[in-house]
Amino acid sequence: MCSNKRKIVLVGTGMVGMSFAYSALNRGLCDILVLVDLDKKRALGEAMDLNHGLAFAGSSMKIYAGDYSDCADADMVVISAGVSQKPGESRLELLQRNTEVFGSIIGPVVRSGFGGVFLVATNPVDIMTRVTYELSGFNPNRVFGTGTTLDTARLRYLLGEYFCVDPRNMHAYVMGEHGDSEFVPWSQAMIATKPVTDVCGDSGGRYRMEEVERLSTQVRDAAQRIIEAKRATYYGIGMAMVRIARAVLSDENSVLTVSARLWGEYGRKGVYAGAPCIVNRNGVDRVLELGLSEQEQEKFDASCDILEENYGGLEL
Ligand SMILES: NC(=O)C1=CN([C@@H]2O[C@H](COP(=O)(O)OP(=O)(O)OC[C@H]3O[C@@H](n4cnc5c(N)ncnc54)[C@H](O)[C@@H]3O)[C@@H](O)[C@H]2O)C=CC1
Ligand SMILES: CC(=O)C(=O)O
Repeated sequence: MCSNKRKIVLVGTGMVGMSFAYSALNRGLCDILVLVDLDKKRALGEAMDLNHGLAFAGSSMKIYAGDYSDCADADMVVISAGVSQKPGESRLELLQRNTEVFGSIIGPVVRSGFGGVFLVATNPVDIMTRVTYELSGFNPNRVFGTGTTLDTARLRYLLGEYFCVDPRNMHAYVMGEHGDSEFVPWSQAMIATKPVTDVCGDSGGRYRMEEVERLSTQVRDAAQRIIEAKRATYYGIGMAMVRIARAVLSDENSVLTVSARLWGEYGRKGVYAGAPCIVNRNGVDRVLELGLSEQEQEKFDASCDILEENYGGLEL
């Protein structure tokens, strides 16, 4: 870390960024939080508003609206700037517009002398993370995205409801694109250490795999349902971002399904996709290779192919 004060620069103070900031303040995530946005007045107003909550927060935090020079001694730059989906629009449809947005962000961050970890949330997050990696020239371990962390949390919530088990004791992952081609490797889903397939098989018909498998469709469609209902999703991702940032700042070696650059894992090279990773102060320390079934590997490949094709069509 750059100093003993944990410093985060947040770029993009819209709904996602400010949900992250609000959750960060409540969790005492860092010592210094700098807000940067194209709309400087908005960043100023958000900083004022958050500062008025400091008297009620559990720990102190210096919060102010700043600029890219503030990245010089930051531990993390968290990016949630750019456009979001309208009802019926896919995440991939945001790619060109958000690549242009990142063209004005990554250069100034790097030129500040930033030497920390990039965490990207902007959609389509896997490709925007790869764009950040390419534009920054950073070590790929230090550039990663929120990936399928939120989808995994949604899955665990639904599984917890179905089996009446605390979601924190549900061990199951969503992998691949944070988007329509994501999938759940059910062979790797457990309640405590018992496979979900066995729990269903031993339940005398009370729990059924067909019903469990349908939950992955609900996870995949959750964002569209929320966007139709309230125009945007932000609390869940804000909390997921804080969870990931904590794993970095506290050097936790936590397993999180972030978007990481694969380099041979799951037979893929170069693509950024959601997979369980060990996250610590270096960013993504390593990608965990689960024993996927043949069918699951095919789903992972199909998802990575979509990410590759879309990245290949970009002009950086
Ligand atoms: N990774 C995930 O799981 C999720 C990702 N998202 C994504 O997060 C992104 C942000 O969503 P919202 O906060 O709802 O959007 P928003 O429209 O509320 O906020 C976007 C912010 O970015 C700022 N901005 C735009 N261009 C900029 C630039 N060049 N430099 C600095 N700031 C700039 C805007 O001024 C605005 O404040 C979207 O791409 C959305 O799809 C949203 C939910 C979940
Ligand atoms: C918008 C989005 O990516 C999500 O809520 O999953």
